[in-house]
Amino acid sequence: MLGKLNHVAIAVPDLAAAAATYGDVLGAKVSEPQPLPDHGVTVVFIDLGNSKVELLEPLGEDSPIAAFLEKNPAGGMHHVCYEVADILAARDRLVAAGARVLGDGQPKTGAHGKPVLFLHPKDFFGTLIELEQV
Ligand SMILES: CC[C@H](C(=O)O)C(=O)SCCNC(=O)CCNC(=O)[C@H](O)C(C)(C)COP(=O)(O)OP(=O)(O)OC[C@H]1O[C@@H](n2cnc3c(N)ncnc32)[C@H](O)[C@@H]1OP(=O)(O)O
Ligand SMILES: [Co+2]
Repeated sequence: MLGKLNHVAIAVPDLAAAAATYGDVLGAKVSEPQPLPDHGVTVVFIDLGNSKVELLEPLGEDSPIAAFLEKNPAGGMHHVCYEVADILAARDRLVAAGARVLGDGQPKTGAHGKPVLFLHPKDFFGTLIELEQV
């Protein structure tokens, strides 16, 4: 069911500072900031060629990463995103296996304009998983 690693996400308290560090210190290719109000985050993508890093900063009230940053004020690894060919088939298989799909279980449109779902970190060894249909 699982395809490639699409991205690893890092929650940060200051997106501009984190993007500058990746660009200037690490010499990475850094995107413009992309506000995603439906997801409560602003994102910057770091293009690594074979995969991506997604830097996340809270946006608006009730951001899903606010509590995470309260516990990890300097920032930290937030989720991994795996590609799947059929997100509804993947969801149904995971639910049948007892995994918790977050939200209402319906895919939302993610940063790449593709359907995404999130899986509860407690069901996957303390790691929040995002699935993206490609
Ligand atoms: C889709 C747009 C973009 C893209 O790539 O296209 C993005 O990636 S947006 C990314 C941001 N969106 C989300 O994270 C959506 C899914 N997340 C959630 O629904 C919540 O954040 C959730 C359910 C993971 C946690 O929310 P909750 O309110 O339950 O927070 P708690 O602090 O109470 O956490 C409960 C429990 O889980 C542990 N936890 C929380 N977040 C993480 C994490 N990222 N990785 C590992 N573990 C996590 C937290 O520490 C608590 O554990 P406990 O032992 O009870 O302390
Ligand atoms: Co993501």
